[in-house]
Amino acid sequence: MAGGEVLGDEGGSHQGEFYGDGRPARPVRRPCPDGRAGGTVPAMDSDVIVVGGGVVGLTAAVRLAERGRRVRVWSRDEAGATTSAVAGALWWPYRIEPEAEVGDWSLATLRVYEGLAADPAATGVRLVPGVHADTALDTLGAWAKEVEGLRQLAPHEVPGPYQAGLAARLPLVDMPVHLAWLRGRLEAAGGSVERHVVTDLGEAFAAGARVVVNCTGLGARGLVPDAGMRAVRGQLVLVENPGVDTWFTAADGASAETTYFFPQPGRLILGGTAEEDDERLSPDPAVTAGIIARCARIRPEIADARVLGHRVGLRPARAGGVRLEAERRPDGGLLVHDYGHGGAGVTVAWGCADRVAELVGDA
Ligand SMILES: Cc1cc2nc3c(=O)[nH]c(=O)nc-3n(C[C@H](O)[C@H](O)[C@H](O)COP(=O)(O)OP(=O)(O)OC[C@H]3O[C@@H](n4cnc5c(N)ncnc54)[C@H](O)[C@@H]3O)c2cc1C
Repeated sequence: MAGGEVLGDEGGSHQGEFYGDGRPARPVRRPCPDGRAGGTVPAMDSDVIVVGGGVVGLTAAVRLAERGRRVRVWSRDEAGATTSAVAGALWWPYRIEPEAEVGDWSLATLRVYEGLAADPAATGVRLVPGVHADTALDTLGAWAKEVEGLRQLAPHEVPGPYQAGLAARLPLVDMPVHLAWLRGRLEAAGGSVERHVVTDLGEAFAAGARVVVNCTGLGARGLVPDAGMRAVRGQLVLVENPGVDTWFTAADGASAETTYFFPQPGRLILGGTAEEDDERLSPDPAVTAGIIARCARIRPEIADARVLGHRVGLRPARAGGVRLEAERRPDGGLLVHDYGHGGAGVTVAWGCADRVAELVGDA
């Protein structure tokens, strides 16, 4: 499929990957391995099926498997073709609700990433210093007090045209590496991941699961169905790193244009956009030029950096915030929903996984 094709919410992956010249790096829509959407899967030896193999689904699966559950993950897409693989990905609660719970989920996740940062090559997690411009400490929730080293900068310390800013040392996650590591950890705990398109969550119960965990991100829009799910498009540019070793963000909540850069091994990720209800998966060249120009205002050397590629992803936003709750089905099965993490699924993944494990309990 051409990278420019627009997919419906049930139609395919919610990200696009492109070479530096804008050609699609791989087909965006993939069939089920058996060639049939929603093909039947043989009876299996597992009592939990997690539908969704992005960061939210894999993390929940790891938690459940390490508590002794026999867990299988069903995913329409390979991990590298999920929205999760597109993320930058900095730990920070951005474009996610509900506020009351997000703080706790984020802090629980922060503690896990701080531990994983001891082995960055394997886990993809590093603690990296940087600046959130245009952000004041007293506008953040109580969670911010628990983030060690987070401090308000004096105006002269903030780069670019910004008057305020925060300095912090936060987890920066190399998502392709981290997703592969999560899968390995799941497999080490006896779990498995399979490519399988689900057209009805009941299929997983019919396949023998007592518990089904729905981590389908934007796919929940058609699958649940949940009309509150909305795509928030994000476009990124990958460039050769001209020597930037700290991250920077300046997110204007009132605009679709944001400015950020994240140094990752082998590349500098430049962003970005937050375009509501825009589901185009191909990179827009005018947007690319705007992203590079905005980032170069902060670090001029970015203007001439060689472009390595482009990424586009659709953040799974939900009216009313993340849905994290269980429902008992008439047949006695337990269906746990864990989707709608907007712009911060990486930031809250472990906290949400802990809650999933609580909801599943001994079911
Ligand atoms: C440009 C961009 C930058 C971002 N930066 C950050 C950041 O810095 N920090 C941060 O915390 N977050 C960031 N995010 C947000 C983050 O990427 C998402 O919140 C997160 O990836 C959501 O994870 P998920 O597992 O719920 O969804 P996804 O990664 O979309 O995974 C959904 C899974 O469900 C599967 N699925 C869907 N439908 C079906 C079906 N019918 N049958 C079977 N399987 C199905 C898919 O195949 C996939 O495996 C960013 C997002 C974008 C787009």
